[in-house]
Amino acid sequence: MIHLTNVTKTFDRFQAVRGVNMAVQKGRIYGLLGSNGAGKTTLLKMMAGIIRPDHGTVLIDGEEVWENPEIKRRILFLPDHVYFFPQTTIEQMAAFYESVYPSFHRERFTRLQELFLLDPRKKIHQFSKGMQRQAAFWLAFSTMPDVLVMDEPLDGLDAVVRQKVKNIIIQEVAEREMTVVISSHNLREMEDLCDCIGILHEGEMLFEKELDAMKTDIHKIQVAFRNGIPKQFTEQLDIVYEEQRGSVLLLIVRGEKQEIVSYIKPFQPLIFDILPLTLEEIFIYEMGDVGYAIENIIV
Ligand SMILES: Nc1ncnc2c1ncn2[C@@H]1O[C@H](COP(=O)(O)OP(=O)(O)OP(=O)(O)O)[C@@H](O)[C@H]1O
Repeated sequence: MIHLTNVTKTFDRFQAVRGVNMAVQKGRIYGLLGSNGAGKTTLLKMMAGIIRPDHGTVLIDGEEVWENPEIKRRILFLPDHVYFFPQTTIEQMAAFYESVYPSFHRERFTRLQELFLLDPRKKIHQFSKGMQRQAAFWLAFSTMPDVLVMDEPLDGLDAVVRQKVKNIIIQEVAEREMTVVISSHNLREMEDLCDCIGILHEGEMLFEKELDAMKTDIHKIQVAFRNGIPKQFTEQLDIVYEEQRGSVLLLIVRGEKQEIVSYIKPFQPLIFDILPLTLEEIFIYEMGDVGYAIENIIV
């Protein structure tokens, strides 16, 4: 669905995005993580056709996004600072969206009022910041885009609204295969929402992986043996991290769970636990290899 190939963007000789390749399949939710200044906004704006890459291609369904009105009608970009025309109401903004996006769904707009509980006839600038963000979501979800690109959209929303918004995103993806790209500083926030995570660092894509595969491929193991650790025990294991705590050996091991269990059982351990890792733990171990400070993306 979305394909970025070798995308680069330079501002005044500063390379904000460098040779990024990225693919998002239809009906998936892609979480773009990275610290301040990593290049997330720049990348998302190129994806939405708002700024033009210096090099590389940004394609949606095989077509260049830049200056392509047909494609742009199918994409909705929710910026980190939401913008509305001065002195307008939500109702007036809805009429504008309706005139621009053929997919705008009037009935859905009316139905969503029950969720957002905002007065559509009130001037938007009179709402609080969080309420204005809610208004932007209300309009975005009423537009029913094929591709929803969002720049740190959950910042400034209270916990109840965050959950409502997440639920609508998940529902839209499940029901009509909307494709979502969402940027965030916060790994924990993305954990229950995204299918795939990419980490952007200093303009480059440092790491990209499917969450399910990530969770099933790595395990925390605690083992202890009656007469110490057998000599060849760790030889056949793909060990990411190893620590001895008294007589207990703690291992972080890559591999298929059943295969690991079948390998360890014949050594007849006295204690043997195999546990899943939290996403945060997986990142700490995986990113340790490339020297990325995970604290940057856990707020
Ligand atoms: N219009 C511009 N002119 C000059 N430099 C820019 C421009 N837009 C972005 N940059 C620079 O490009 C880099 C990446 O910025 P970008 O806004 O894409 O990062 P980000 O990952 O979204 O950061 P944050 O999480 O802080 O919002 C930064 O160093 C920024 O100063």
